[in-house]
Amino acid sequence: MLLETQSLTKRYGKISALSDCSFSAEPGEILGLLGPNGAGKTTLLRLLLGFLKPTSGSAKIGDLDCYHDSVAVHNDLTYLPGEARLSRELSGRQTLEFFTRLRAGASLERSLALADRLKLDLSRRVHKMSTGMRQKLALAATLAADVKLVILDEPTANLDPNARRDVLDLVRETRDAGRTVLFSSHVLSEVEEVCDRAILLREGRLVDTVRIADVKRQHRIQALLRGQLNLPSEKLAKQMKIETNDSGRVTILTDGDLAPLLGWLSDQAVTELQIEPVGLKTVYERYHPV
Ligand SMILES: Nc1ncnc2c1ncn2[C@@H]1O[C@H](COP(=O)(O)OP(=O)(O)OP(=O)(O)O)[C@@H](O)[C@H]1O
Repeated sequence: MLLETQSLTKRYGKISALSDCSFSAEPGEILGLLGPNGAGKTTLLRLLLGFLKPTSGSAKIGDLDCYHDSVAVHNDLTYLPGEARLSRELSGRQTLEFFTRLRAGASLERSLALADRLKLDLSRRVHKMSTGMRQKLALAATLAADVKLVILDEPTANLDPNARRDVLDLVRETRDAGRTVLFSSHVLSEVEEVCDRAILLREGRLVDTVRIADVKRQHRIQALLRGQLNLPSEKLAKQMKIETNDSGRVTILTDGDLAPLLGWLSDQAVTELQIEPVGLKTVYERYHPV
């Protein structure tokens, strides 16, 4: 386990920003952090970074306590804040040089290569860069660090679709290099695309942990029947939930293999059929209805 929290709690007077939050992340895993505004994401990240003292509970990175050993913890992690503050007068290249000097063992070559991947003009001064360019610069500085844990707070906010793609590729490569990535985002589709698991926060509580491969396996099948529905075999019935209504509309939820299910349906008097992946959006909306 690289990262582990146990009953992590942060209260501000009567406000519980985070309550009893326990989760873990493995080396080489991308863990998504999801929740609407005010759910406690920033509080959780700030606790992991040791910027806040927990009211109770603990967070550990390796053997180090995030609050009590915060100086040592910072050698093991790199962090992209939601709004990175960069010195306005420096050029892109000078900014990367500055961040390289801050961190022992950091490599300027690596941050230059990352900036190149993100198609960034490093000769431009920060104050003449667009918001998206500054975001890319901060990402190049953050991802260049050779550390165990990478914390990214909404890394793709402000980026155009092509730049988003580049960033998601870099996040995957970071994971493939054996690092752990904590990835906070409001964009469910990209969490689904890049993360291995996601934790969902609601009003400061961790309400669900989702394995993305499981979510992708789940399908909802809607069918309209002319006659009666013939019951499936016992084996097939075990891997689905069927709901029917009086007008012959059938909704089936399954996380099993689709082939036998479609075989069974093909023997029924089906007049309409629609198959869709359940997706992270459906899981998210269970806790945060629109
Ligand atoms: N310093 C503080 N004092 C009092 N309450 C706070 C403080 N910081 C955060 N909170 C409260 O804690 C709760 C969680 O806030 P937090 O910033 O962690 O949410 P978030 O999930 O990051 O939201 P967003 O998506 O808007 O960034 C909110 O109700 C917020 O008002």
